[in-house]
Amino acid sequence: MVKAVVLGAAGGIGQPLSLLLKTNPAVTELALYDIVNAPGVAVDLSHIATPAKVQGYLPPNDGLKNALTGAQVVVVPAGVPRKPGMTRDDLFKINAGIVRDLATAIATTAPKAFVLVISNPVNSTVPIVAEVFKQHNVFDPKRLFGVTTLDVVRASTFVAEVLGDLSLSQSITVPVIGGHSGVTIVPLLSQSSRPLPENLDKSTIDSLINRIQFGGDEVVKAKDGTGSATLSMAYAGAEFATKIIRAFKGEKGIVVPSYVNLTQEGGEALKKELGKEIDYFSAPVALGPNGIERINGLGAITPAERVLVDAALPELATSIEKGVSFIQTPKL
Ligand SMILES: NC(=O)C1=CN([C@@H]2O[C@H](COP(=O)(O)OP(=O)(O)OC[C@H]3O[C@@H](n4cnc5c(N)ncnc54)[C@H](O)[C@@H]3O)[C@@H](O)[C@H]2O)C=CC1
Ligand SMILES: O=C([O-])CC(=O)C(=O)O
Repeated sequence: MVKAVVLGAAGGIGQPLSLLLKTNPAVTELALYDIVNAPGVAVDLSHIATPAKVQGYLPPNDGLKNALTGAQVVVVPAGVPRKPGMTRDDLFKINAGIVRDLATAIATTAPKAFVLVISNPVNSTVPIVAEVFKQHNVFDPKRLFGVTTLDVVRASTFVAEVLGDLSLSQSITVPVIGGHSGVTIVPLLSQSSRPLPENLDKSTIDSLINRIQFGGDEVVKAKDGTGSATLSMAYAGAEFATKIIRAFKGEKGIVVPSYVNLTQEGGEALKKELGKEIDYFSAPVALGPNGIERINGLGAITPAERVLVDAALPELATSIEKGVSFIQTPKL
């Protein structure tokens, strides 16, 4: 039995993500919570002939608490998206408070659930969730995940495009590490499951890296003021949630990149490799029934990739500190 909950389920990501979770036969219960429209989305999805029982919840009558009760997996795409000209960090002002309040509800109602954070800025919202859980003495770093899967999905797609054959995209995996914004997104092209041609020129590689790092901006610009990636994010979020659920149900050998707290198995070794005392980083993590079993290291990265990692660390550290101090020293 798996109960999955989507917080922000009526939004641009929330609706298609809920649809994809409803089509996952391993999900037996699906609770959809939003401050608007969730019951309608739930009734609509409930007509789909798959096992999950779907229920929608709004804030009145303890809706959030009821949605979360008994949850194993909680996915959080609640919050505002970017408009052209904004950075993800510009969303902090609004989304930090939304994520704090939802994290408080999870910590008090479903403290053992796997929490998958999509709301931006991910580099700060994940530390916010951790700090809230720490305040409630229920923090388990193995169960908290920043969802960076869209960066991994983009890397597969854009590498396949460079190789001139989109049909390859589903079999190409590229580890993407660091964080989830601009220069903190570090694709390790040298570790692509399908090597790039050795004679590929530097400008093609540089623009490929740049496109993966700024793929979010490409969508924000194309949507022209109406939001950011929703459909590709729903696909990525469902992919990631499915892996968490498969590992929870006992499947072995699942390794996926995710933005995680480093105070756990493999974290110290990774910090040494990074050469920086940093508490969060996106790296491939090995999953098991209790969440993260081990954080993997960087592997054999090239000198050029090392430059990218070094460029990511200062911005990451600032974003982490911003999230942590939002909870530890709230402004009056
Ligand atoms: N991690 C990633 O790779 C990605 C993250 N995002 C982020 O996901 C978030 C959501 O994006 P969209 O779905 O496009 O936005 P949206 O505005 O379409 O949907 C957000 C939903 O959250 C709901 N909401 C707001 N406050 C809430 C609260 N306190 N409790 C429950 N629900 C609440 C809204 O009612 C709305 O239905 C944004 O912060 C965006 O930046 C977007 C794409 C990729
Ligand atoms: O760019 C944004 O604001 C949304 C996002 O995180 C992405 O598409 O990667």
